[in-house]
Amino acid sequence: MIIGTRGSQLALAQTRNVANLLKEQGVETSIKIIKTSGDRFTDRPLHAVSGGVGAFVRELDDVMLAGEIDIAVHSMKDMPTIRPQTLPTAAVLKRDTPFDVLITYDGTPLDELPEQSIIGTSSLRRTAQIKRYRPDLITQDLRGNIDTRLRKLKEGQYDGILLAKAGLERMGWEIEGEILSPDFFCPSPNQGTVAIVTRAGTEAEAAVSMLDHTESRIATEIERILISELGGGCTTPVGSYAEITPDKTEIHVRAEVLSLDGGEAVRIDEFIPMRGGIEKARELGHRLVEMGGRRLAEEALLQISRNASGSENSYDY
Ligand SMILES: NCc1[nH]cc(CCC(=O)O)c1CC(=O)O
Repeated sequence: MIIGTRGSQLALAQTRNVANLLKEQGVETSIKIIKTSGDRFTDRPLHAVSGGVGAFVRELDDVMLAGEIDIAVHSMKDMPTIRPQTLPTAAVLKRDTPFDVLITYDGTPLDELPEQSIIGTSSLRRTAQIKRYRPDLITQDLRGNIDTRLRKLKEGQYDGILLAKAGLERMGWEIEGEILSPDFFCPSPNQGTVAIVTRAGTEAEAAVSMLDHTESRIATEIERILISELGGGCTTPVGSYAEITPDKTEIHVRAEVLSLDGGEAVRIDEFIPMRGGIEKARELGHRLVEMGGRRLAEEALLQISRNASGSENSYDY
């Protein structure tokens, strides 16, 4: 079976891990690197690339539908909500660390950074959250793969950068960083989770489904439901995080919508029962709308579309 992947170091690390997990199940695979348009246009912010991050996923879908690959490995947070029915997510892997991490040039923690320190991130959500938490800091766009971003920090272009902790973990890099609390930095929906796509009804689907982790599948689904009513194409600053309690009877849900400048935010933070959790998450999603979440999302979308065109349907840049 052939596993298709983007060529970034992170995508390759994730894919090699899946190849190993499948090998443990007695399934031999080979890896094929697919170059996507998102990888080609690395000079512009991702929300200005047609289709946003979702474009990476769609291009791998096309290659899979054409029969060139059997399995595709994705960072689940980059997957658009609406998926082709013939390409099921056969497995959601056990989640890695879902939180963001701040890596500073000289190890200074967030609360001690001097005013006007420059923080690099290309994520609208992280930008809004950092502006909300420390309005005195300056955010600057930072694109590129994780290795590129770390190089730019080392070169002194930024005082600190924000990344998903999971990315560092998967690369096996032991880099000192400050894990940011989901109380202030609610992660992107599905951050830290790898999902595997196959064609429906194939041998690959059966093999991959052995890797599915039920709790991670539930948590990631809840996260998507919480923000599904917001509209705004979901290109807006939105966080959503569901954590199943150790006794597995409840789910701690947090979700947040911010204005682009972080000046306004609405959030929910509740425990819901595991049983009937999907319905309860839908109710909370409605509540987020009523609290002003949809207005914030639509305003953000308008502001973004004034600056860029064509982005849609992906959560985090
Ligand atoms: N938006 C790009 C992206 N997609 C997934 C990850 C990290 C790994 C993950 O969250 O699964 C990253 C990098 C980042 O946000 O720092």
